[in-house]
Amino acid sequence: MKIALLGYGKMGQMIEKFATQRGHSIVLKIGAGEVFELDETMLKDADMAIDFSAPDAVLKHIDVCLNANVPVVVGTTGWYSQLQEVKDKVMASNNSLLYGSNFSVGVNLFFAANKYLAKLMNNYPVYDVQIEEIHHTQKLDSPSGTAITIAEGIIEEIERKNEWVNHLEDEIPQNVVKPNELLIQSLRIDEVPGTHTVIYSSEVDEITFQHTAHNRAGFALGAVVAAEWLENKQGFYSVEDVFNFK
Ligand SMILES: NC(=O)C1=CN([C@@H]2O[C@H](COP(=O)(O)OP(=O)(O)OC[C@H]3O[C@@H](n4cnc5c(N)ncnc54)[C@H](OP(=O)(O)O)[C@@H]3O)[C@@H](O)[C@H]2O)C=CC1
Ligand SMILES: O=C(O)C1=N[C@H](C(=O)O)C[C@H](O)C1
Repeated sequence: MKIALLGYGKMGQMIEKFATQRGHSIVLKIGAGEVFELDETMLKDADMAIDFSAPDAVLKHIDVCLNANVPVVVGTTGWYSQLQEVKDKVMASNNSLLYGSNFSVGVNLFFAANKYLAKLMNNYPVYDVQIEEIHHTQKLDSPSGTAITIAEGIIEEIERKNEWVNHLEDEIPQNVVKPNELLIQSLRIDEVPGTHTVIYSSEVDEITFQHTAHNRAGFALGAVVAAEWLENKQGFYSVEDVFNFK
């Protein structure tokens, strides 16, 4: 495939490495040096776009891809409040888009296991649950997209929780989180690639369930695999459709 990389930072550069190893070529890099503003003509040679840019750039990138009829894999996080609107546009344009808060195999296994554990925990109200996510200090969005997906999995299964709330580590006043709320605590530390922990605690014990990314390779390889999966498909998809752990 001829791939346009929308965003050529930490992720874009690693995706280039895996994509070329797997026989694809990179025909455009947005965010590399002076090339910053995407328009439709720039996508004329691309079979596929992969967006790992920034929350304030991604929606425009998606619009340009749809107008140019170029399928797009979206790894950028921080835009999910617009998800339904984007889905409607994709369906109306008969185009294709696949998004995911996290493309690594490990995290997608974690998502599936998280839902199973939450289903068991629904019957044990003595346990409260919270999520902690730790990322590098350059991260722009909070909570992480991955933490939002984990929270949605828990809220789907545990009747006593119906919305998530986000606080940074050092701004959680006592008793501010209501019983129906699922706390996502965000910490920003040095170069951490991404650590997500689900903590169930009762008066007598605690269960912690954790995924730690050692580096970004799993995310990058997963994004290329997702692009290969999306080729020749039409519609609106998520990374769950690629892994399909049921
Ligand atoms: N779904 C997943 O599996 C993963 C998702 N992510 C998400 O991917 C995104 C990118 O992460 P990462 O690579 O670490 O970030 P970086 O900051 O390292 O790279 C971002 C890239 O996007 C470019 N960019 C920023 N703003 C704009 C803009 N307005 N228009 C065009 N290009 C822009 C930057 O250019 P410049 O350097 O010139 O500013 C840079 O090339 C984040 O949203 C992150 O949360 C990250 C890892 C895994
Ligand atoms: O910004 C990052 O780095 C990451 N972002 C994604 C997220 O918001 O969940 C995925 C991964 O955790 C790394």
